[in-house]
Amino acid sequence: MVVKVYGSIDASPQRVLACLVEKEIDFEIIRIDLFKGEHKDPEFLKLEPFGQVPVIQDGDYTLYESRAIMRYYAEKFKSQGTELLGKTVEERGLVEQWLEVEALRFHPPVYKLVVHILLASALGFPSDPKIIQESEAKLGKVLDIYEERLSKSKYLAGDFFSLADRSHLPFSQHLVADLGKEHMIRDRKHVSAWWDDISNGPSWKKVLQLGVFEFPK
Ligand SMILES: N[C@@H](CCC(=O)N[C@@H](CS(=O)(=O)O)C(=O)NCC(=O)O)C(=O)O
Repeated sequence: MVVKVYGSIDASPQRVLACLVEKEIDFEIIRIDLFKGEHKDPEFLKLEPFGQVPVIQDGDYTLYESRAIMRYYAEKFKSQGTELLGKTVEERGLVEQWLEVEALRFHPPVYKLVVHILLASALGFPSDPKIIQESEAKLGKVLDIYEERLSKSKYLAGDFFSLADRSHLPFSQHLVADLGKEHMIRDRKHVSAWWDDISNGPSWKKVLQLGVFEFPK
């Protein structure tokens, strides 16, 4: 059964695509153009009532929230493709811890930088330099904690490349490639080495080959 991924090459759908590629699961992308508002169409809202992407459909099973989708496939196909959840309950606990850290501490400031640096003009509101400054400062504090962790551990959950590392790929890609904030990664030796390691894996390269998100000019 080919998994339908509604979204396209936006960041959160890419989080799911990276996991599907790693798990060698066939998928098809059903493009939902955010700039045309297709994610707010009544038909789409029947799939995802909050009006966001991604959503997956796997037969008659529908799921949204990118991190929940990743966990679902990492569990469902535990013995297929790359191990993403660790081998012991203690390792799984650390994977879950860093997945939560990514969602609750890393993602919010990066998302605000994406909105105010990349999307503001396309969405028709003024970019707010104060929000950019505050978000960068908040993200810097988070990355300092990552730097300390990664000085002791090759990856976030331990010596294995897990779902927690993968969850960081799309928005770290924005940080490095689109936001002009690459220095926030490069100024931190262990974070920089970690980024080079996780972003040079075949699965992420394959996701990027699907297309790079084009922000409307
Ligand atoms: N928590 C959700 C967030 C999804 C999300 O923010 N999607 C964005 C696209 S992206 O910025 O993540 O690529 C979206 O649909 N934005 C449109 C909107 O919020 O109206 C998830 O992880 O799936």
